[in-house]
Formats: sequence, C-alpha cells, structure tokens
Amino acid sequence: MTLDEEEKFTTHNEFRSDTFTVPTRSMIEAGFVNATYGDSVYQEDEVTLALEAKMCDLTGKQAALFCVSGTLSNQIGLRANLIQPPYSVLCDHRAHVFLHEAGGLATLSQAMVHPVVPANGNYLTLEDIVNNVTFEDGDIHAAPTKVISLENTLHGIIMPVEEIKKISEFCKQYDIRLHLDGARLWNASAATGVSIKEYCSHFDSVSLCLSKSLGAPMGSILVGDEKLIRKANHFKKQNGGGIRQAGIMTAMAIHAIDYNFPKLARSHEYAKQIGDFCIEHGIKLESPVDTNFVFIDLKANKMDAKMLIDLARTKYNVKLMGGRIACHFQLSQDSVDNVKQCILECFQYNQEHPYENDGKNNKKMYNFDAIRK
Ligand SMILES: Cc1ncc(COP(=O)(O)O)c(C=O)c1O
Ligand SMILES: C[C@@H](O)[C@H](N)C(=O)O
Repeated sequence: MTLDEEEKFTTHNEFRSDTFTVPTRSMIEAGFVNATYGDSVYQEDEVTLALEAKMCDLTGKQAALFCVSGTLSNQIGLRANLIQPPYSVLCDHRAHVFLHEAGGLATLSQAMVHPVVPANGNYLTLEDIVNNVTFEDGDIHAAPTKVISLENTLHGIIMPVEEIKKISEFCKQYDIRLHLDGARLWNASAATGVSIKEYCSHFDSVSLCLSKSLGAPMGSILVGDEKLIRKANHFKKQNGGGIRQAGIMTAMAIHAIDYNFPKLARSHEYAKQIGDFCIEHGIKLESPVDTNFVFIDLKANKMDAKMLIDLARTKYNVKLMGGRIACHFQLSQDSVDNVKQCILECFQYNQEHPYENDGKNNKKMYNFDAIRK
C-alpha cells in the first residue's frame, strides 16, 4: 500500500464537492522539492512551462495556459474565441459557465447566453443544437451563435464522444467555435477509456481543472492553438490572473496528474455504490451515475434538503450540501456507508412527512449555508 493510500484524509467524509480534495503528503513534498521560482508572467518559470508542455502532449493542442481557477480558464477561453458583439454562446441550461461563473459571459464577453434543455434530459445532442442555434444571416434582431460551450462531464454525466464529433463537424461547417468546460474531463476519460487527446481533438479550446478530482490545491489549464492561448493570456493578465512564482503550485499539479488521475476509478466506484443503494431502496435519482456524482431527485422523493444536510452533520458525521453527492478518492468506505444510511433515513422520514418543495432549498444544487457550518 502506498503512503497516499494509507493516508487518513481530513476529507474522508466530505461529499459536498470534489473541490474539497486536499493535497496528499507526497504532493506537498513534490511541490517543494520540484518547484522552480521563475516569474511566470514573463513565462520564465521552468516547472510551469513543463506543466503546460505536459498538457500539450496530453491534449494534443499547440499551447496551454496555467490559470488560477476553472472559472478564469473558462471565461478567458470563451472570450478568446469571440470577436465582435452582438453574438451569443449556446450551452446546456445547467452549464457551469452559465450558472456558476458570476455572469462572466455577460461582463467579460458581452455575450448573450442561449441555455438549452437537452431533449434526452442528460446531454446536448446535435439535434438540440440544430433546433436552437442562431445562424448569422443578417437578421439584426438576433445575436448569432458564435461559440457553443459543452461540458463533459456535466453533473457527472458523460457526453458520448460520437455526439461530440457530430457537433464539432457542424460547428466547423458553420464557422462556430467549440469550447469544452472539461473541469472533470479526467473523470470521463477514466470511465470510458477515451483518451483526453481524443476528446480535445474536437474542440477549439478546452479548460481542464486540476483542483477537483485530481486533488491539486488550485488551478486549471486552458488548451488551444497558439493564437487563441496568446489572446487568452492577455485576458488572463487583464483580469488579474498573472501569477509570479507559480512553481510550487505547478509542481503539485504535475504530481496530481501523474499520481491522482489513476485513482479516479475509486471515486466512481463509491458513487456507483451510493447510486445503486438509492435505486434498490426506491429513491429516485435525477440522472444516471456515470462517474463521481449522485444526484438525488429531492423534489420527486419529497425530501427536504435542509433536513438531509443537518442529519448528515449531526448523526452520520458526513458533510453534504444538498441532493448532489460528490465522490472523490479521499473518501473512506465507512463514510460512504454512513451517507447511504443518512439518505435512507431522510427518505423514509419524508415518505411519512412529505416535504413540499418551496423552490428555495431543493432547486439549489449548492446549499452554501451548509458550507458555513
Ligand atoms: C463544471 C465546472 N466547471 C468549472 C468550475 C470552476 O472551477 P473553479 O471553482 O476552480 O473556478 C467548476 C467548479 O469548481 C465546475 O464544477
Ligand atoms: C460550486 C461549483 O462552482 C463547484 N464547481 C462544485 O462543483 O462544487
């Protein structure tokens, strides 16, 4: 058993998000032993350049840019794909770039967002795109679609690479740029065996997070062609994203890719355990459990999010923030068992005392009050 595997993580009972993963002891060691201390604004930090080169190899893209967060890498990636408003960005109605990046598409990109509900309830298809795209045809009432932003995985759901290919070919045919929010592309690759490079080959730009399932303390990487990354770097600096001595963080990021990427299957197994348990007990799920998330359909089960969160904390010693159960490689099996029992107790209570969804609690995937406790 390796040092990391025997490590007792403080996040053994943390199901609020995979963003709560913490650096392993070996990652911290790598961060300090392997760091260099060049100024990465001037692109003089060797380890940061090595990380970016590593990501070019992994994704097959010409250039890569280390960013402080996935929000920044998404937003500057999207902006770098856009030229002159009026334009719109088409994405899934649940997309992070639309719902959870503080309106960055409106401010940095001055873009209209066109959120689309996938007909199959899980992921966008070419048919959804064709039914909703706005072509540039001179109609001065419209904001033509100039970027389509996909997310893989989205809510843990894997978007089939065959569908991505069809959308990519459509975009090329109609001069529409294609961006991927690949915060958890690592999970899609680990679950399907489709390489990161294959997925990225269909996109003009891809943002991959290092700080979620991979367990780095911060950071994301944006990849694309040299022209796009050069422009994105300008927007990165403009928005205060220039990093001086990034070497400690990028050395840890290289360790995260090398040592934690192979561990993602463990988080998928935990999520499958919880998902199967829910189904066995008649607890409805919002979506399939493809990777590391379980989405309990609180409304359909008439479950009270606040009760679930409080019961988790007070009785089962696990941390939840609503109906989304996030799994990662630092969880313990005991905590996974506890979370199952917690969900079951809340479900059984609410069968006797149905919670009428008042739209406040259950609608939110992230109950930020739960974080402040
Ligand atoms: C799908 C997705 N994309 C992007 C982000 C943004 O990453 P960050 O929190 O590092 O800004 C997140 C959240 O962490 C996410 O879940
Ligand atoms: C809160 C949200 O931004 C974060 N990406 C998460 O999935 O937890």
